[in-house]
Amino acid sequence: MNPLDQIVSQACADFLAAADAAALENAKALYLGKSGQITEQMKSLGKLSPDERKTQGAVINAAKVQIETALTERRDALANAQLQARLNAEAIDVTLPGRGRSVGGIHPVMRTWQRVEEIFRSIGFDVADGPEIETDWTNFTALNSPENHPARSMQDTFYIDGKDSQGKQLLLRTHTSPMQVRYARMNKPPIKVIAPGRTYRVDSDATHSPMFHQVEGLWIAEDISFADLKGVYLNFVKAFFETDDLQVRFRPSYFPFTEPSAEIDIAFGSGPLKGRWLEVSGSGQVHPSVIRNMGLDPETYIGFAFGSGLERLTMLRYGVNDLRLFYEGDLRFLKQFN
Ligand SMILES: Cc1ccc(OCc2nc(C(=O)N[C@H]3CCS(=O)(=O)C3)cs2)cc1
Repeated sequence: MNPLDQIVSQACADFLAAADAAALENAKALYLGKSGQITEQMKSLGKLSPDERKTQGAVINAAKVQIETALTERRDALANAQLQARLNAEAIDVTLPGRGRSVGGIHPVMRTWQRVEEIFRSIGFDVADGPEIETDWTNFTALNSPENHPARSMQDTFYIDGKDSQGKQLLLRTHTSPMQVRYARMNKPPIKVIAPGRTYRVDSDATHSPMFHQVEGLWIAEDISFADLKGVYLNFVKAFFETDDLQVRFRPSYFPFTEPSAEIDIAFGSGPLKGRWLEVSGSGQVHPSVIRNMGLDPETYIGFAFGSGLERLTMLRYGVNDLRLFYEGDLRFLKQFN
């Protein structure tokens, strides 16, 4: 075999042996690169006579074309092999059954929140909103809580390292009352409003979570009494628990922001909780100091307020016995409410 045929044969063998594009480029350089064997053959033409140079040049060129053809074929073969490998790896079996995407649901506490709003809107109450980061004035002082009240301690309240533009201490609201104070200061009487929302207290066990939800109600006009409170709250719990077979009672209590104050208990006439008095809310006639802090004259305006925990109402409605289940994100629990 002559030297050129030997080079072509060796080049074809090297290209076939190249396992990938990089190896093929290295093999190409051995023949067609600056110091490749074909390039060297071309350089040797300079020593020949014009006639020999013409003849030998054609022979070398023919060998070069053969090598370039073999190189292109190998390049295409490697590219096709790479594409086929990718297609196999990414192949989708369209005959497989579809994977249904589960739909979201409304969280049980949010269901209660929405239901409470719907019931109170239906009897003419407005719904307030407001900031979760509050000042100690709107959260405590405006509500007649004395400076030394235990609820103000850092054992009970999440304080924020900072003050508002008027130098008041910032904190995470411990109840939704501040929304009511803000609402009353921005709206003329009669004030007939509920304030649902997140609240924060330093507490955590089976019936307490650091972040929980409350709904407070407030009705202030020139002649609103405790009897109105009983009528409104009885109407609410019958609608919320979807039964008329329940009773409500007031039990004397104390809150700084109401006087007189009372806990509100309910008792079902049937079902698993039959006959047990269950505390569901605090309430009372709004304290005159609070009415004054809302910018109203307590000699003219009077009314009631109440406050209920939304988790508490949800636990009673659905028979949930551990509040932490609401916030662990376990779909086995949450899917039951979809
Ligand atoms: C301006 C204003 C005036 C008075 C107000 O009184 C709201 C009230 N709340 C309660 C009460 O007992 N609330 C707790 C019950 C369970 S809970 O979720 O921990 C909150 C009683 S009276 C609110 C706003």
